[in-house]
Amino acid sequence: MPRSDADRAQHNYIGDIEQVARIISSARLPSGVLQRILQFVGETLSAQGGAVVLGGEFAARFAGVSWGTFQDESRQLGQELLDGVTVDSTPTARQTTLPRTSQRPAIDGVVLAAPMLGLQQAMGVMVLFKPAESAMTLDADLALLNAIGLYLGLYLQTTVLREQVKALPQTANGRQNRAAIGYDPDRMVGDSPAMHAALQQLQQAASSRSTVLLRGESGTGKELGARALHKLGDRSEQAFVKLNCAALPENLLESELFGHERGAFTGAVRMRRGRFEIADKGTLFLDEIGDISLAMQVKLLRVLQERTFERVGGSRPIEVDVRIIAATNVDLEEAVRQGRFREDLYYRLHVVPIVLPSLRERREDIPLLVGYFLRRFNDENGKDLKISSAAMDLVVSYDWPGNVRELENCIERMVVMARREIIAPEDVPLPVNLTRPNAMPSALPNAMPKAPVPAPLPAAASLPGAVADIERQRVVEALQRCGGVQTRAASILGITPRQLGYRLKKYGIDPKQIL
Ligand SMILES: Nc1ncnc2c1ncn2[C@@H]1O[C@H](COP(=O)(O)OP(=O)(O)OP(=O)(O)O)[C@@H](O)[C@H]1O
Repeated sequence: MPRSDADRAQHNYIGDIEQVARIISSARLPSGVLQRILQFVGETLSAQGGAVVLGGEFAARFAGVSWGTFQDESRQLGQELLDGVTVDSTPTARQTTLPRTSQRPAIDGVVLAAPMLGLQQAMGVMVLFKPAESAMTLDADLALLNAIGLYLGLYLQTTVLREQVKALPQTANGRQNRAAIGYDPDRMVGDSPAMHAALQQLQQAASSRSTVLLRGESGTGKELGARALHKLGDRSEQAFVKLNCAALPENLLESELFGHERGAFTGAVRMRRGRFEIADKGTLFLDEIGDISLAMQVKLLRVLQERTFERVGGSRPIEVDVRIIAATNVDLEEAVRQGRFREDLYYRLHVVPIVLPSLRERREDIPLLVGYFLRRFNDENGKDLKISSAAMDLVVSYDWPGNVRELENCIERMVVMARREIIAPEDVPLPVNLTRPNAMPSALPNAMPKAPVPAPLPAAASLPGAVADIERQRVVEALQRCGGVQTRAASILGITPRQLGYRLKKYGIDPKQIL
């Protein structure tokens, strides 16, 4: 029921909060909750329009809602205020004029906006438009709107968490893999179809003894995948032994793998067991397997075929029961073609290949990973930072050539260096400027160079021309990402709306034409 401002001056706002709680507990769908609460608060505060506008990942998960006579106008105001309000994380009230249309004159009024805050980040904004003459009890109105915004943020956050728990795959022994909740260094975070497919393959492979070859770009979580395979399988109580094959010269690698007898070489003063023996009954993880020499490949092939070997300098065959997991980011098929990798070893390793997707192939997981790392580094640093939706947009649109490792490092740096509670786009220490175009070609999953390889320059491209092309392209992309809302596009690009306006003019871009 609409109430007069005089009524509301006397009003006990606790009753309103209680009403909001009742709506939340009685409705089934988030869109219904948002709509009913918006209408309730709009009527209570005698507003004439209102909207809930969501940002970042939440814009993809939940539909915004609007209410009242000035719904479109409120939505527009919400879009404009979204970044400011979520970055500052404080409610705001300001005079505004709704521009004249063919149906009505210009209307003066006040727009009230409050942030909706989740656990780790701002999710969106709730705005109300009130005609100017009824803005008497502005502070109290704003306080109520703010409380309801906080309430709604927590409600939406709970909804997201509930969906994530439901979507988590079952492990081999029936327990739920609570991969996205809390912090555990061995958890594989990811809710995307690509990640679900990989997790499912890991779970299936875990229960067998077959050799698994984990493939994927650097930093995609191959070692994490190897640990998951071990933990989920029936060897989980036994040893998990890891060896990075690329880190050692050939002779050392051999004695690391197979051990050595006393006196086998200078300095071998004692017998030493190798990783194969240490991993007996358990799992041996051979990382960077694509980098071993042809001579080592022969030796490894023999153990994989016969399950026996001799220590360096020894002659007694040693038999082991080891489950092999190997990993590489080398294009092994190409290496076989070029004679750098033995075909017979390739087939021995390539029994169950599992590809870990790059972050570019599962951008929808980035917010989840950011939340996960933010929680971890907040805990480690005794902080409670949140990330604004504009900053999240920036992180999501970056290309992450170093995949999860690079993202993890970025969030750690961000938390350590942060100077304010809510992270804004300019606080995100991206390794390079966002305006960089997608630097990595979408490489084959198994053919990843360690560092991005620069694309060849078109012969005629002058440097200023190339820079202008890139700038134009990034402006268009940013506008497309935010539905043409220029303030948000400017924020994603890390420039002011005025600077964006200048570039639109310079490149003749019409935001309406590119949507
Ligand atoms: N899905 C994920 N969820 C959470 N953390 C992850 C995930 N994937 C990778 N990480 C983290 O990213 C970092 C790199 O992962 P990992 O070492 O497993 O990658 P890798 O593919 O083995 O890399 P490389 O090929 O360079 O050896 C680790 O700190 C790991 O914990």
